[in-house]
Amino acid sequence: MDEVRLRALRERIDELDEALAVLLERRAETAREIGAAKGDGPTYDPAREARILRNLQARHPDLDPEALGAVHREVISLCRGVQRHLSAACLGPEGSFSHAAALRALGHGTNLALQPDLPSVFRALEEGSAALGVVPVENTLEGTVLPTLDAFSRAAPEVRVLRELRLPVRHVLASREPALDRIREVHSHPQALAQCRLWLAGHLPGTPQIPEASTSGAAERAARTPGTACLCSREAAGLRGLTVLARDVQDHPHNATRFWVLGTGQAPEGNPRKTSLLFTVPHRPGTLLDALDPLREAGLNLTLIQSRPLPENPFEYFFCVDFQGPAEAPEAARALEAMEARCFRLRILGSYPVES
Ligand SMILES: O=C(O)C(=O)C[C@]1(C(=O)O)C=C[C@@H](O)C=C1
Repeated sequence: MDEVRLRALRERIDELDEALAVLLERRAETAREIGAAKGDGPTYDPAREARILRNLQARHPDLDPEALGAVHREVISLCRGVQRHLSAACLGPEGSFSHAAALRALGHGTNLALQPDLPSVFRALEEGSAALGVVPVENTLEGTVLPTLDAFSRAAPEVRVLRELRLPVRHVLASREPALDRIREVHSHPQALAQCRLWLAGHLPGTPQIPEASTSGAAERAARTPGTACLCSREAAGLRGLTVLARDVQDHPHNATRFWVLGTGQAPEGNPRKTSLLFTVPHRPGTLLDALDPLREAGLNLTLIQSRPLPENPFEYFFCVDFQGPAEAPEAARALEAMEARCFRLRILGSYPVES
């Protein structure tokens, strides 16, 4: 080893780190000035953030785009935190997939308020104890996360979607027990139990599967209960000192969940690429088809359609539809106007940028 050369190179690294920190200070100060110039305007502008990341990744192809994205998301998170102290609510406890999605979307400069269930995330937004919320919407194996749509249908009208992101979901089976033959019960969120159905049938046939409010809550339970295993992320297992008995136990390697970042403020402008609607129609033959027809006529591509029961009107339903493209585009705006006239109630949940 060339000690002299190594020392010189490390001195250069120290200088570069110092220069980076000086630049960070200047960036944070500029972001603070932007915050003052925006006044009451929204602090969080996901479309602007996505543009910054895309441009940097395109201009610096020699740097791994995933790693550059991860570093720069934290840079922006730090600058956002200087503008305004933002807090965001998501399903906890620590190590849930919602927690991972919130960190990926908003970075460590945001104060994350971990909630016991999904309705509490919406309540935190409505009461103003959190400026933002992060909720799961759809999983590639199990489809729509129904409690999110149900909570959204009851939420105050100012709650809207600001952004969507996709997170790969990889489950481990973890326990304080050292081996699979000691497992008497498997605990997890119902979505996680369903995403690992085949693996569980093959490796733990007949073992009772117990639903929990979250995967990380299941990890907490497994840490204090002998004979119990949980399905959760590797991080959630590590945080509780659990032994990973099997990894990648989801029934498909490409298991992923899309999450929404929610807010109550004015939706920031940008280049939205998806619009989400919630609507109810009169309970008569053909009304659903009539309501959707303007979307077909406008040539809009639907990416989700989901019906959910209306508990107050037995056996009647509300519907949730996503289409590609912004609500403000002239053909979409015309279609939405025609659709509204055919619905009892039509609510635009958001028109927002989607992570590619
Ligand atoms: O450009 C803005 O509007 C900013 O507030 C600056 C900034 C950034 O740090 O780059 C911070 C927060 C916003 O979400 C977007 C970008």
